[in-house]
Amino acid sequence: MAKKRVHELAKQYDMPTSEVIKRLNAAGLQVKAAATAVDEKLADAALTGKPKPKAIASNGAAKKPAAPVLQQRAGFGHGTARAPRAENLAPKTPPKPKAKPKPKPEAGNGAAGGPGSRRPTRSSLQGERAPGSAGGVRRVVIDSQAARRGPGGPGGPGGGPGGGPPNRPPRRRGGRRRRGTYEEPVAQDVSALKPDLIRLNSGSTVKDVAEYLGIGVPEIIKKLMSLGEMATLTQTLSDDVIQVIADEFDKEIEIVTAAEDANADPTFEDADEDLEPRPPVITIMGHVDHGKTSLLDAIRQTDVAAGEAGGITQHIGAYQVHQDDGRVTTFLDTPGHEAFTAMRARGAQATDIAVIVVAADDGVRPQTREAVDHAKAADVPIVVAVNKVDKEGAQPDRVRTEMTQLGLQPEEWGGDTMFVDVSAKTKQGLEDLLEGLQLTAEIEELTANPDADASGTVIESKLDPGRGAVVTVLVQRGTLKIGDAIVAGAHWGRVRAMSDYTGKRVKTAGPSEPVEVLGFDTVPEAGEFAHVVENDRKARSLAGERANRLKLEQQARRRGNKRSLATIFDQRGGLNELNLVLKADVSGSLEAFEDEIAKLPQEEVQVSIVLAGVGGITESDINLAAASDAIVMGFNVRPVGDARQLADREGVEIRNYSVIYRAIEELRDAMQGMLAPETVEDVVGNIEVREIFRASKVGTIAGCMVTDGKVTRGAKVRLIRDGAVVHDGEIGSLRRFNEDVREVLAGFECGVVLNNYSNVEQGDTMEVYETRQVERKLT
Ligand SMILES: Nc1nc2c(ncn2[C@@H]2O[C@H](COP(=O)(O)OP(=O)(O)OP(=O)(O)O)[C@@H](O)[C@H]2O)c(=O)[nH]1
Repeated sequence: MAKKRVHELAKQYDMPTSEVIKRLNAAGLQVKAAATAVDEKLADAALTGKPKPKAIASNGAAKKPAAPVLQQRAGFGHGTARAPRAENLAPKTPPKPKAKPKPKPEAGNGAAGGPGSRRPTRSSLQGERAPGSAGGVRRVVIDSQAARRGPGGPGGPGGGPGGGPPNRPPRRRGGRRRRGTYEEPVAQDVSALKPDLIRLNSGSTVKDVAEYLGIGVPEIIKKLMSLGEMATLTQTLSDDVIQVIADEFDKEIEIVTAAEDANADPTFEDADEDLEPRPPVITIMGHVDHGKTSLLDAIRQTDVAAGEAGGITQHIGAYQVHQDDGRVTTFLDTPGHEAFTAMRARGAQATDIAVIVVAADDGVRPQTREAVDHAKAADVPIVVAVNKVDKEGAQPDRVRTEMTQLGLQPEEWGGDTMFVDVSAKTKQGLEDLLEGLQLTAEIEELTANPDADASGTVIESKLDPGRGAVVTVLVQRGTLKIGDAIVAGAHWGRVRAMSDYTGKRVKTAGPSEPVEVLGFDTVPEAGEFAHVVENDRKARSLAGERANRLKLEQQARRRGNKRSLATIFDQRGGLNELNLVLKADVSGSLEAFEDEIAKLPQEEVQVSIVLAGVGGITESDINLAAASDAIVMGFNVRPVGDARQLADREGVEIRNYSVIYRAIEELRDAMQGMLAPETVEDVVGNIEVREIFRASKVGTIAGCMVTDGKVTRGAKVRLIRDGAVVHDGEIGSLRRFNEDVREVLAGFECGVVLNNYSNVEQGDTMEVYETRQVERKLT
């Protein structure tokens, strides 16, 4: 009896999986998951409305419900004998996946880019015939120098802006790098869609801007002067200023940073026959305390390979689990704290499948929602692990209902999302979860070309005093080898040594393998795209070029923060500035730190990060902080060498933190302290003018009745006539029966003389008020 899985049927009949499940269930087939295998003929009848084959039609009764596929295939069904894995779980040799259709250029994506959206970045892509590759297969290499030149654009100065039209394909949602599917980069040419768009590097100089906008340098300088900015020919300009100038000259520009160029998806073209299945890369996300760490730990213990080796101590922020049928799953560790949102989001980008952990005794919580958003934004399939089902009060169905409200409907309820009940404590359901992940991976047809030059993503990096830069790279395409020349952003190296997640030395690392790499010259940022190039020279020059651009960008940013924001946008007047030198132990924390700072309201107090780096607080950090009047904030790092003494001498404040929120709280307080206090007004009384007396010495005396509150000498008053305020001033003298008094209360009469105002009339009223200064809160 030929069987087909639900997801295959969905493809075959061009129907959503949920619809297929619904129809099959309606026909009595009791389907629970996308991977459930059903009889082909029965399915055909159910999906096309043809008469049912005999098995069902004869008595109209549904067949005995099939066990859910996880149970059926892996032998987890109630009372089901565990079936031999080899024949039940997957074909021994997984079929080669069919090539996916090449996507059409996403015009909208590439061109307009609304406010805040990232326009596609590009680097020049030159087709080369890959040595030894099948005829007609093109390998695409990145040559960012050519990109900077760009067709038609003027040859930019070293590190200058790119000239011609961008030809990088639009970034796919979530930046997933699976396999190259773009054919002709030119097809994505943004200039074809927006012919007037000019691409400029962030950190461009006055000369660059003039050249690329096609406007004379004197005109640009004149314009800058009119905006209050004195600039020389070679001075770098901040993005804000470049944008203002472009607007002034009515030019449409796109400002691209070095990081964007370096991290933009590369274009690789792999022939279908070169693609091989690869392990899925999984990220576990979820609310604090819902059991992410416990689950990762529990899953780690199911690693048979590590088990044979006598258990492992995990060395890097990722590990692999080898199931006893030989299949492998890669897990990325992501910290659970909210401040690490940025890392988690990136985790999802290097990720094929996101597992969202929800505690069955707690249900959906804020970070669950956030995790779902990240996974959706990264366009990765989601598997929900309903954890802690061992606990009393566990309500797995409540979790399902709540997740449905977030748009994740369980397969067993006719939706598309796989839910697996697990307990990290008792290990219940872990095999089901691994199984489910592998099934999801099968549906995704995850493949990569293992024979290409390696490329991947930096997962974590740190500076080790003994070993130098220690960088964990998740290989996503090709095979990384000892001796390879590698570039990641502005950092390069020659792979000197590699070790796997168990700490074992390895010579190669293939697709979906996380490895710790030694040999980088400096520490790249987590999330940076790493790729192997022909040789050291190329690697060094690419990295150097990016470093140059970053330096110019930083210069421009500093200028922008210090001057242009204060002058060009001087409507902000009275702008205060808080300068910071940030140091953290790992790049992920640093980035989370920066992201949190960026979230602080900076309308009145501007936080400028003059330096953000990984590693201990050094003397040069202190010198920089002293020169820029900055505070040094360290996250999990301490002053090294004589940095502390130097800070004391220079009067530089060093603040150390181990929890990001604490640092942010203090920063908020500091910013609050820099806010000008607010003047608050309290009305303390009202008086009515009943009579007017003129006295030659003191002028007009208003004979008044205090109608409520009180009036005091020297108080502020607003004189109101016919509902309008005619004067706002002060009481000069306050008398009762010709006696000067300090205060008169409600119900009493008094004589009032206003300072510098004599035009008081009978029937006027006065509102007596006091002002006080209150500290402002950052809103
Ligand atoms: N009974 C029970 N307790 C669990 C289970 N999983 C985790 N816990 C407990 O729940 C608590 C939180 O678990 P963690 O693994 O630290 O949760 P987390 O989501 O990693 O937490 P953060 O790292 O703070 O985000 C710990 O006390 C665990 O022992 C489970 O399946 N059953």
